[in-house]
Amino acid sequence: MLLTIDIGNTNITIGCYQAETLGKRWRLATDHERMADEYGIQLASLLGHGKIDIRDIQAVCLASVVPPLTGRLVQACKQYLNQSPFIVDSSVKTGINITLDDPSAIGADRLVDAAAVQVIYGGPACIVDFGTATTFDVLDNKGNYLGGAIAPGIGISADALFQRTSKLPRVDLVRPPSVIGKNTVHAMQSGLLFGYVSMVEGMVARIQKTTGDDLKVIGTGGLAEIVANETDVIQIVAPWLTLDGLRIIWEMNHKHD
Ligand SMILES: Nc1ncnc2c1ncn2[C@@H]1O[C@H](COP(=O)(O)OP(=O)(O)O)[C@@H](O)[C@H]1O
Ligand SMILES: CC(C)(COP(=O)(O)O)[C@@H](O)C(=O)NCCC(=O)O
Ligand SMILES: [K+]
Repeated sequence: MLLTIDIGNTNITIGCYQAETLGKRWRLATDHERMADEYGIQLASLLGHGKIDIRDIQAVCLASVVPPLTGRLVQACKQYLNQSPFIVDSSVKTGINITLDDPSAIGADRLVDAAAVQVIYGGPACIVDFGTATTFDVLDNKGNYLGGAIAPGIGISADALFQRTSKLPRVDLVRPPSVIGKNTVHAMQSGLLFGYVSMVEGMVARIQKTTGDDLKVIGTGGLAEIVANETDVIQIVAPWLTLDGLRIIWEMNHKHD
């Protein structure tokens, strides 16, 4: 069994793979206060709750965009699961050619998403990952990662609207009855949700125009569903794309060992 761990800025997502099949998966809060022992206990108890014997875990593959937590999770895996995680960065085999100014600066999650899409769907493609930030990643049909865009995420936008104004409340990110809000809450929900959907439609159109390709558009990340429900621009929602990518990259780097 392979354990995959994706450390994002808001959530740590974890999945257990038996061959290519994703079984149990969990989402934890990314907590900068929590120490290696606390993460270790949490991992062990999640596995126990999922009736997974720690001895059945043969490997751990990990990607992180939160450097202060990487070492703690590595320590947790070593001490509580007896596994030294394989850490994905731009130096490992991914099947992707990163054509950036500095390939080592790419967010590991973006690289993992690209590797997953290359294998599962093939390029040319645009991946939109709706996490803390919303990232756009562009792949051509030869496995080249061309680059992309980083926008403030939906949650960040909602927080900023609430925090930087006196009279605006915190609102739930749900679909309002109309794009034309009749009250403050509905008006904010309209601006957040429909404004965001329009941003994504506009960005994909711009990217498509720049590449000249007919791109497959794949949505992932915690908030992908809520955007995809409002637009046809997201053709495929793949909620566990990053975990699939971690499995794929692990196999690429260990199959012939
Ligand atoms: N099951 C879920 N359904 C809907 N939204 C979720 C779910 N889990 C997390 N979210 C939201 O998705 C966002 C985090 O998405 P995620 O892709 O995990 O981000 P990151 O990779 O930056 O940590 C948060 O705003 C969180 O509230
Ligand atoms: C853009 C990101 C903040 C997205 O992180 P997330 O929303 O998944 O937590 C992360 O991929 C990152 O820190 N990237 C490094 C810079 C880059 O990718 O160019
Ligand atoms: K992510």
